[in-house]
Amino acid sequence: MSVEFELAPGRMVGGDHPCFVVAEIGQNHQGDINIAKEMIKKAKEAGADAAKFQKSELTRRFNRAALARPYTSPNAWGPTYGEHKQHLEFSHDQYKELQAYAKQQGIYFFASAMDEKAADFLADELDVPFIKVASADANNLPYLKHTASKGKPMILSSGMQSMGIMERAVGTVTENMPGEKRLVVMQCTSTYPLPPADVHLRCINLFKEKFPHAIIGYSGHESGIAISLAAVSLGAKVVERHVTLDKSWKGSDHAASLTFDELKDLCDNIRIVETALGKPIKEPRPSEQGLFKKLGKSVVAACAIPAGTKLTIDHLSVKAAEPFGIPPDQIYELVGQTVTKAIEEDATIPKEALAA
Ligand SMILES: CC(=O)N[C@H](C=O)[C@@H](O)[C@H](O)[C@H](O)COP(=O)(O)O
Ligand SMILES: C=C(OP(=O)(O)O)C(=O)O
Repeated sequence: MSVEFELAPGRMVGGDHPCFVVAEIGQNHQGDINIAKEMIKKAKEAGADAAKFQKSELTRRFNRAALARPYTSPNAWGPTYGEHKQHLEFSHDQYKELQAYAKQQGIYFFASAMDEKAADFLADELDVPFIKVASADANNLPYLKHTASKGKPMILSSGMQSMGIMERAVGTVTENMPGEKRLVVMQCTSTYPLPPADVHLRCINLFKEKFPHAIIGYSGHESGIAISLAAVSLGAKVVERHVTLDKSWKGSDHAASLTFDELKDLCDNIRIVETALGKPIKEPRPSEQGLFKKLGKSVVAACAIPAGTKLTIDHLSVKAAEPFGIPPDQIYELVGQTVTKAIEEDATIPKEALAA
């Protein structure tokens, strides 16, 4: 029995439940709350289940020297990394406003907690339905302990980490999460944009084996939707992709993000893939009947067969025939039977003309 649990109120994930699609707005809002709101609205319209942000308490997440580091990238929103990150960071009140807006739009709202203080804010003040651990915190054992102890479901990403670290991370979360262990482990490679050769979707199977009590998902940074669809066909039950209003905008993540049209394409195609995965039962399907009647093969007379003939294999041939007759998988059972009436060359062998 595959794992399933309620990730957000009223939304089960895992098992046979639909894949949970996360629109990662991240910091693609350019620090503008109106852009963020527009993105939440578009995520809902595209069919995503949740809109996601990244919450940091910058002096808890970075040390002073990291904040003071000059950031000379064309994607910089300030001369130092701290000023750059500050520009992209929404205040607690803005988070509350965004959460209320998402609720009004009818889409789940959450964020990755980039440090313990951010986890406190998200869990204790915003009461988000679950917490995302970004890849950079998958080896942060004190943070994992702290965050797991909140008792909320967790989504744990795995970019930049080894299997050994992921085993420790999952162990730490499981030990410290009170009650039901509601954990999603995401295959992820933290390269933007992510070349196909670095995706390693087979880690989804590896994670399924190693973490049988977790749900497995995929957090992608590639271009296009093909790889994410393949992840779903391998069993990813949560898929997260960055989204953007414009891939050419300033910012480290825009180029590796999906437009909202692409997100809609992804959501629509995930539903198609899920339906197509079906069940591991091989049998003729009712929808195949028409074609089977038209092109399926039957046993016919290879030559004119007089009444009273005891059939040999040489009397028999296989063709798509009118009327439809005995299926060719039964041809050898006809050998040795006697025909009770004459059959014309090329005619379907009628069942009622046979005597054992
Ligand atoms: C690993 C990780 O946290 N990755 C995040 C999620 O995918 C990214 O969105 C980074 O925040 C972003 O790429 C950083 O860009 P800059 O350094 O220009 O603010
Ligand atoms: C960095 C993040 O995600 P991932 O590690 O899954 O790319 C995040 O959620 O902030």
